[in-house]
Amino acid sequence: MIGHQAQKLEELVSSTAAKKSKKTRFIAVTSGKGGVGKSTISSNLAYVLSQNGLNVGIFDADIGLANLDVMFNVKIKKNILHVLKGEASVSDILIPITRNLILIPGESGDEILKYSDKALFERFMSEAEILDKLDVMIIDTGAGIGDHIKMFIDAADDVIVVTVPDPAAITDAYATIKTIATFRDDINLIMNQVKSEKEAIAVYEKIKKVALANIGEKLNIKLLGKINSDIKVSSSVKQRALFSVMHPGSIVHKDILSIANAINKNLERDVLVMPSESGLSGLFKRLVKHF
Ligand SMILES: Nc1ncnc2c1ncn2[C@@H]1O[C@H](COP(=O)(O)OP(=O)(O)OP(=O)(O)O)[C@@H](O)[C@H]1O
Repeated sequence: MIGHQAQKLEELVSSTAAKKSKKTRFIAVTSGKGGVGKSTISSNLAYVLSQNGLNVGIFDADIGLANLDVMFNVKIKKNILHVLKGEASVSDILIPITRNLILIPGESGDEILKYSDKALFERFMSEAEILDKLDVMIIDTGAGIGDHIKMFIDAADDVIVVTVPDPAAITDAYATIKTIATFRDDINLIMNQVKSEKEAIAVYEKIKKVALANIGEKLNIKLLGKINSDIKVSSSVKQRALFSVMHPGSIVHKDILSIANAINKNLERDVLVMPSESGLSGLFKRLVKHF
């Protein structure tokens, strides 16, 4: 049974890879603790990347606690749960946010937990060709490190761990990094709600030092960027608007822009370096390992 599923997925990989000319970059955004700004960052980052001219998808994979519809102030009729139940196709549930940004809505109730992770992947991925035109797909995972989150993180091209500089959040971020390090060496960090770049670098250096000493020298933890603590962020969230739209002159918008630029640079470099392993076909290949 497992072999058959793997074979089906492999067939899907080769047919999708053959048809595809463009590579989609999958970026998983995760955190140790909840409430550190993962969804706020994912949504503003997706928006800014799309404004840079990229075709962007954002997948609300925060199973059971999906809230990106609130971030983008859109009404959702059907979501990933309907796809899992066979009541909708992936294309039925896509919500256009801007001309080149689409939301793939998640489920905020707990019914989705009845469906196995395997079913989620099979049904979703079997229709994922529709997402071929995307340059980037941001996957907003839940907090913590449950099995489905691990699968997303393992399969993604890049993983971003978001944390804030309070000790409890740092401890949880470190625990998440330790788990991720059991299956991948490259981890990006975003320090959210800091007072300054200096504070972000100081916390990052501390995490890196402990991680290298205890997890291993092979681990490559990079500071992707920081976002200042700013009331404009929380007030935008309350108004169901993106701070990058509401406050384009703010430091926090500049912070997101510089994170988007760093991602853009990675996109250009890695597409040149290893085209066969990036994008949708690469994601499929990595997912196949789990079946
Ligand atoms: N840089 C910031 N400055 C001020 N407030 C912020 C900042 N980033 C996030 N917040 C606030 O923190 C709260 C939590 O943010 P968000 O919902 O994005 O976190 P999360 O990690 O996605 O949470 P969950 O795990 O529950 O999905 C929100 O009210 C948001 O406005």
